[in-house]
Amino acid sequence: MYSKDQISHEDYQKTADWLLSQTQHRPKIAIICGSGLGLLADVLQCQDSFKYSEIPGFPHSTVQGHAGRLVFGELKGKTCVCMQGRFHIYEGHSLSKVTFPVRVFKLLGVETLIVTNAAGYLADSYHCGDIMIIRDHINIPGLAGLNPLNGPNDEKFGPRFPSMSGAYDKDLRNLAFDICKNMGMSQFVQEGVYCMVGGPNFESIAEARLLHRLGADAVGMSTAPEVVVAKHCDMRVFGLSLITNKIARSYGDSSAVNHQSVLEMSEKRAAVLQELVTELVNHMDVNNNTAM
Ligand SMILES: O=P(O)(O)O[C@@H]1C[C@H](O)[C@@H](CO)O1
Ligand code: HPA
Repeated sequence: MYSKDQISHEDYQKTADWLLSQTQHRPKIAIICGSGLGLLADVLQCQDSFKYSEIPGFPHSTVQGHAGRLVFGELKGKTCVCMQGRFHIYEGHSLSKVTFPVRVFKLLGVETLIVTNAAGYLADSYHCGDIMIIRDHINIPGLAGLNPLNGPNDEKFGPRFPSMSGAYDKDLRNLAFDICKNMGMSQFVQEGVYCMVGGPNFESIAEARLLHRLGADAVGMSTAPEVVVAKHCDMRVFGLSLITNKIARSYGDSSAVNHQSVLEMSEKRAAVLQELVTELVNHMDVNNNTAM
C-alpha cells in the first residue's frame, strides 16, 4: 500500500531547500485554501508566488477552483505561506502526495497550519453560507486504513502513534469566536465536527444518514489527512469549513449538489472567510505559539 508512494525525508528537504533559495520569506503560518477560497492568498503583501508545476517534487492540482499556486507574503505583518489549491485522493494522488506540502511547511519553519475547505452540512441548525470552526474531525478513509502515516515512521517528523485528541487548537478556536463576535458574525458561525469522505461522488441518502448518526455536522473530501500529518509533526492547527450546501437525508428532499454550486457559494462567502482569517492571524502570537 505504501512502498511505491513512500517519500523520503530528503525528498521533502529538497523541496523545502528549493523554496528557501527562491524566497526571502520565512513563514511561521501556513494557510491551505479550500475549493473557491483561493482569494485568501491574494491579500498577502510583498508576494513571491510559484506555480505548483515549477516547484520540484510538488504534486499538480487538477480541480476547478484550485489555482495551483504557492504564495508567500505578509499578512498583518506576519509571514505566511498560502496554498491556492490543495490535493485530494479522488484526483488519484496518494495520501503521501496529498499531505506532501504539510511536511515541506514544517521544514520551512511553519508552526501553525490553518486549513479551510468547502463542505456540505448535515446538522439541523446549519445554513448555506455559514462558517464552521472545526472542533474535531471524523476521518473515514483513515478509519478504513487509508492513513498518510502508513508505512515506516519518520521519527524526525514525529512518533509512530500520535494522538489526535485536541487536534484543533482550543485557544485559536476561542480567539476565532471572539473575533466573530467583534465582527458581528456570530449569527452565522458554528462550531462542529468535520467528516472527511473520499469522494468524488457526493453522499447517497443512506450514507448521509449514517454520517449524521456518527456525529458529523459537515462533510467534505479533504483536510483530515493534512491535519493528521500536521499534528504528527507537532504543528498547531486551526480549521474552518465554509458551508456550501445542504446534504439531503430524506428521499423526499430534492436538494441536489454539484461542484459548480459549491464553488458559487464559496466564492460568494470568500471575503468573509478572508476577513476572519486575516483577523485571526493579526491576533496570533507566532513567537511563543499561543493565541494572544
Ligand atoms: O478542497 P475542498 O475540501 O474545499 O473541496 C471540496 C470537496 C471537493 O473537493 C469539492 C466538492 O465540490 O469541494
Ligand atoms: N459532500 C462532500 N463534500 C463536499 C460537499 C458535500 O456535500 N460539499 C462540498 N464538499
